[in-house]
Amino acid sequence: MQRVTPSTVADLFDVAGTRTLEQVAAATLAPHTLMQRAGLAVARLAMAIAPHARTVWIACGPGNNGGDGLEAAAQMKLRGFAPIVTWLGNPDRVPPDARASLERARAAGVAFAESPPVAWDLAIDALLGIGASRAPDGEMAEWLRRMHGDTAPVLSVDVPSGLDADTGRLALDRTPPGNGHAARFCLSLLTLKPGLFTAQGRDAAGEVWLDDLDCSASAATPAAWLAGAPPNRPRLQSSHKGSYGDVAVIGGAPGMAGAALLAASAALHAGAGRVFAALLDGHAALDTSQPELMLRDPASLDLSKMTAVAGCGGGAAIRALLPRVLSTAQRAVIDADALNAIALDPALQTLLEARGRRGLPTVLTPHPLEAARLLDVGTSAVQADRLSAAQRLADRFGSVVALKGSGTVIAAPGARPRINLTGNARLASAGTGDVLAGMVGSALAGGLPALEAAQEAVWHHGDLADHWPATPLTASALARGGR
Ligand SMILES: NC(=O)C1=CN([C@@H]2O[C@H](COP(=O)(O)OP(=O)(O)OC[C@H]3O[C@@H](n4cnc5c(N)ncnc54)[C@H](O)[C@@H]3O)[C@@H](O)[C@H]2O)[C@@H](O)CC1
Ligand SMILES: [K+]
Repeated sequence: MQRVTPSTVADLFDVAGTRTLEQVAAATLAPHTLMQRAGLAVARLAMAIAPHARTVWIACGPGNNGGDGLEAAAQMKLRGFAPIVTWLGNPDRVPPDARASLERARAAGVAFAESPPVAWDLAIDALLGIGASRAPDGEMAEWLRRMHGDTAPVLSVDVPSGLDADTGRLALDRTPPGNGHAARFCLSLLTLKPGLFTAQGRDAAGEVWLDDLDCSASAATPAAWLAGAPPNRPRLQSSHKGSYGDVAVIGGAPGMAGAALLAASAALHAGAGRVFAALLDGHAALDTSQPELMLRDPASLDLSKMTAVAGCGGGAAIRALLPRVLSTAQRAVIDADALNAIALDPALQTLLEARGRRGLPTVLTPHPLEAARLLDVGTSAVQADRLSAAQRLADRFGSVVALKGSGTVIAAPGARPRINLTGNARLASAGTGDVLAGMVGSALAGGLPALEAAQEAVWHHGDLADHWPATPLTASALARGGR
C-alpha cells in the first residue's frame, strides 16, 4: 500500500483499463482472491487511520464495491473492532464475490443495521465504486451526506461514491472539507484513477492511497499519469545570463500593467537570463522595485531569438501584436487575453496551428473559461472532462496545454496527459496565473522542451503554495518565489 503525494510517479487507468486489469488478474487467481485482498487492505488502512475507533460505520452498496466493504468488516471484526454495516444490497441480486464476503462478514459476527449508528469514529464509504452508473439518490445519497457532514474521518473505498473515476466529476454535492469537516481518505484498489486527481476529485477523495492487490498493470494502457517532482537542475559554474535565455512579456494594457509585471517578475526570479517588459500601455512607469526588468516598446523586440509570454493583462490591444508573436517568436507562452483573442479570431487560430506544424515550442495556459472559449463549448463541458478538453486543445493547435484548476492537466500532441498534484486553493487569487505564465516562460527560455517546461513550472508554482508560511499568499510574493 502506498500513499500518493505530489512527488508520486504513477500511471492512471480509466474504468475500461481497470476492468481489463481486473479480468486479467482474476483469470489467474483463485475465486474471491482479489476481493479478499481489497477488503484486507481497506481494513488495514481503516485501522491505521482510527486505531482506537469504538464505532466504525461501513456503508455498503449493492455491487462489488459494497463487497469490499463487507470483506473489510469481516477482517476488522476478526481483529477486535466493532464495525456496523448498513448494506443496500439485495440478497437475490448480489454479485458472487460480494455474496462470498457477505457470508464471511455474517460468519465473523459483524453487526448489520437498517440505518447508520447515532455516532461513529470512522465512516467507510463502500457504496459505489467504478460501477456507478447514475447519481446516488434516496437512502444512498442521504448516507453520503451524513458521513460527509460529520466530523469523523471518511475512508472511501476505491473511489468516493458518486465520483466519475475517469473525469473527477462529482454527481452529488457534499459538504466541502474544511467546514468543520474531518479528514477524507481514499484507498484506490488495483489502479489509480484519473478522476481522483482532477476537477472535484481531489476535494472528494482527500488523501489518496493505492493498493495494487499484488497485480501487474501491464495488460492495459494508462489514460494519464502523475509525473511527480521535476529533477533538480543545478546551474553550471560556467553558465552566464545568455545561458538562460531572454523572455519578453508582452501584455499590460492600460490599467493592467500589473499583470505583465507579475509575469515578468516571475520569469526573472525563476531564473531567466534577461527579462523585457513590453507593455501595451506606453505610459506605464517602470517598476522601480524591479530594476532588472527592461522596459521596451513591443514593436522594437526581435522575438525570433526570444521566448514571448503574451497575454497577461493584454486586454483587446494584444490582438494586434499576436500575428507577429505567433509567426516569429522562437518560443511562446500564450496566456489570458491572448487566448481570448485567438478564440475570437479564426485567422489567429490558423497562425497558431501553423506554429504547431513548424514545431515552434508553444505552451497555452488556459483556465477552464479560456479553454471553453477556445473549444467553443461551455465551461461546464471543459470541467466535465478536463483530460479530454486539454488533449483536444493540444491536438488542435499542436501546442502544449496546461489546463489550470484543481489538478492542472498538462497535455501535448501525441503524449499521454499528465496531472499535477501540487498547489492548493490559496492559488485561487488574482495574479497567480500571470506568475505561472512567467515561470513557464523562464523554463522555456532556459532551453527545456515545451512539455517539460510547462510541467516543471506548474509543479514549482503549486509547490510554492503548498509550502507557503502562515501569511497571506500574494501573487507578487509568489512571483519572487515566496521571498
Ligand atoms: N470483483 C472483484 O473481485 C473486485 C472488485 N473490486 C471492487 O468492485 C468495484 C466495482 O464493482 P461493481 O462493478 O459491482 O460496481 P459497483 O459496486 O461500483 O456498483 C455497481 C452496482 O451499483 C449499482 N448502482 C450503480 N449506480 C448506482 C446508484 N447511483 N445508486 C444505486 N445503485 C447504483 C449497480 O446497479 C450495481 O448493482 C470496484 O470499484 C472495487 O471497489 C475491487 O476490489 C477489485 C476486486
Ligand atoms: K466508494
